[in-house]
Amino acid sequence: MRLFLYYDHTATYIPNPKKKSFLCIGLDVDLNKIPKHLLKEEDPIFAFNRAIIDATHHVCVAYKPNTAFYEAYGIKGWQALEKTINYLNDNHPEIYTIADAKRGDIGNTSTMYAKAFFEDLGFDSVTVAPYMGKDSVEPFLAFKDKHTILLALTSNQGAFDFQTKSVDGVELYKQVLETSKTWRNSENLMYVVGATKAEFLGDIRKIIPDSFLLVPGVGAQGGNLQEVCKYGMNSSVGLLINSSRGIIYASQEEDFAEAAAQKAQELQLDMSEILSL
Ligand SMILES: O=c1ccn([C@@H]2O[C@H](COP(=O)(O)O)[C@@H](O)[C@H]2O)c(=O)[nH]1
Repeated sequence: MRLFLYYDHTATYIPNPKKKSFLCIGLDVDLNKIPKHLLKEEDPIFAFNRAIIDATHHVCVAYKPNTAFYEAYGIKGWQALEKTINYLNDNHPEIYTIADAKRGDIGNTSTMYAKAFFEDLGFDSVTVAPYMGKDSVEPFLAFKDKHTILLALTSNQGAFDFQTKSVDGVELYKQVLETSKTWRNSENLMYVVGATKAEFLGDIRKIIPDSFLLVPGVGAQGGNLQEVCKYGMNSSVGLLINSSRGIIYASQEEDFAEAAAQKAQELQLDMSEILSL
């Protein structure tokens, strides 16, 4: 029998027979896309997120705000991000949170990025780019009970520019997976693999059979849930499947939260079916 998972804040995934979900909802808030009536609110971004969270928390196990959508609105955007993570941690502490920030820099700078997302904001995890190497990632890994989600094979077309190119006969994304396993505190690593790259998951699982994968690209980018699960699922599920636009912009009218809940539930029902196979 497959395990049904949720995150329990002791940095382990444990079975949850109730949710039957491994859905992550992306909170990528664009003021040009949210319902017009929300623009009258004092903080439209937070008002939107709160409504989406209230309507969908029962069918998902994680939320992933992409920080670009908050940074674009300056200090107000950052405040909305802070209110959103506080709302999640206060009201749904069992739900896993991901700051999709794609950081990584020289060591002392990475430490400050890690403090920003793990200590100040209180996220469970942050996405990090691997290409500055070990000393740029280990400062994130040093944080106990937090996860660093390393970009391995991304969902976009540009992934083929570098990530799949061979260096010394081995594709770069495979080198990222192999090498990162040797880093200090590598047990705190998870990896991003795009849903649009499902056919690579068999090879990826040979290198990292047990790691959790964050898989964006289902929905608006056309990735297929069943394909991802066929090649990427392991005995503890091992997948967090993200959809952002496909859920949160299901409607731009007053019924936006109900419409988002409907879309999220459709994905969750597909997941429930896959888990029962
Ligand atoms: O390889 C990657 C890494 C990150 N993303 C991010 O995930 C979401 C996807 O949003 P959709 O609206 O469901 O397409 C977004 O925040 C991306 O920046 C990704 O798509 N691919």
